[in-house]
Amino acid sequence: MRGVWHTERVKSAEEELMAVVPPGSLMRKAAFGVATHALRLLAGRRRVTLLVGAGNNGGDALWAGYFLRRRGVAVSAVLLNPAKAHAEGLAAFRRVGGRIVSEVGSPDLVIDGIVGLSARGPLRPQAAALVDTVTAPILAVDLPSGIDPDTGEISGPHVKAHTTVTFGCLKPVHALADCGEVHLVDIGLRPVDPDFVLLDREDIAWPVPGPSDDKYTQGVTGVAAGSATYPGAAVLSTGAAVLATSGMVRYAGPAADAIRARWPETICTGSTTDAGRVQAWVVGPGMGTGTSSAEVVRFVLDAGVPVIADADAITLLASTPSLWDARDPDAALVLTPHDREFERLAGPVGPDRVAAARKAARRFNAVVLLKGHRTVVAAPDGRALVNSATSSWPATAGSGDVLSGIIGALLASGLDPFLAAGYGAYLHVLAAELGADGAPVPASGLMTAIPDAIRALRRS
Ligand SMILES: NC(=O)C1=CN([C@@H]2O[C@H](COP(=O)(O)OP(=O)(O)OC[C@H]3O[C@@H](n4cnc5c(N)ncnc54)[C@H](O)[C@@H]3O)[C@@H](O)[C@H]2O)[C@@H](O)CC1
Ligand SMILES: [K+]
Repeated sequence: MRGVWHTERVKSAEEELMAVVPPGSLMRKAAFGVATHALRLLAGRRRVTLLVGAGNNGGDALWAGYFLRRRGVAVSAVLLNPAKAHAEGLAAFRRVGGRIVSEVGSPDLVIDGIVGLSARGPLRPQAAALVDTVTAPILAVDLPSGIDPDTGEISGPHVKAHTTVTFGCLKPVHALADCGEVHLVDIGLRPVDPDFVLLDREDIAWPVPGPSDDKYTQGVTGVAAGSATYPGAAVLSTGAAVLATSGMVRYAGPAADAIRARWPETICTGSTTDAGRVQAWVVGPGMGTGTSSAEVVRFVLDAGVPVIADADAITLLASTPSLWDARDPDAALVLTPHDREFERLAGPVGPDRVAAARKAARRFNAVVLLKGHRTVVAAPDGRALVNSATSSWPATAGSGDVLSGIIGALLASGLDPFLAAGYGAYLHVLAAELGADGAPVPASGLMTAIPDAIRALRRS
């Protein structure tokens, strides 16, 4: 599990460290790391241009230029604000024959030291015009300039980095925006209590049956989804639950015939009221937003077991506040909105997706999984994680129905709802990757890749 820290906390950790190490040593460590990665990217080629802003980020770039010069690389620097360029860095760079130029030229690699942690807003016009002329791959120092360090928001011109070399710890921009390949250089910073985390394969302990488990003890998942118009959503959600863990899946709703035909192992009924006992409910996919669907939502919220509410169930919760009254306050609720559903429920997401999900999680006393290329999961107790898609293959119709079934099965197994949502998001991306294998994958293919994804997770 990799931690991510907001810039304010990184800066105070850096200040504490700077007080006890020789002056300038952190910057030189950081810059040496940048130079090492630059040499790797250059792979024997020899021309580098530095883009140097007015702060310490520019200082890092100049010191990296110094180390590269010492390795025989031809390094030029464009100073965006010559009067404010980092004095020691500039002197060192000049000492080893670094050239100051006014244009990018045609280098093999560009190093972006325009702005780092203290930046706010997009690139200013002069920097934007300069970046526009770059055709070489860009190595960003700390973060791609022009992207908000704390939210990853892109609101105008910014650097598109091939690689980002950052220092000490990850910041939100690295989890929430495209920074290319991200490399972390150890500068001795050891912050604690991250603001949020990124899940890695080795963090995921997928629930598997023990020697004494039977079909009931692994947790029975109930799925209330689908309609005469959208039986497919029910097939996908139920199928995902069948494949994800559960000893048994019960389906309740109008798509029972379609479910029986595709998933003969499920127990199907026409209504939630005669579905029998379950350990978690999935509610919402393709069910519609009519009065009978609202009654289904009311029923499952009152059932005293964890619920994952997706799609139409979220729309109903947003439009019918009285449904919340049915909720058993002790039973976990996971909400899985995309941005429009989130807006219906809690107002616009805004630029800070983690903060938005966290706020909604507290407000609704629910785990909120905010879908996106970077999916955010927040718990009412303040925990948050971000899961990045490795491609856009999961962005396909019906993909959310599959996710709901996976999370439902994990909830039924008794997993902490925050982890159930996080593991679900992770497995969903992995299943899309394996199902796609380089070509578009429909949601049904994503669903059938679930066993392969679980195997891959358990092998690693
Ligand atoms: N503090 C430390 O201990 C360390 C800091 N390091 C480097 O220092 C950086 C932070 O340096 P600073 O705090 O000096 O600030 P930055 O280098 O991030 O930039 C601040 C400067 O950029 C200008 N600026 C702000 N937004 C801008 C925009 N949108 N477009 C153009 N210019 C803009 C500001 O006027 C200010 O002069 C880190 O990102 C990292 O690269 C590293 O050397 C490691 C050690
Ligand atoms: K930068």
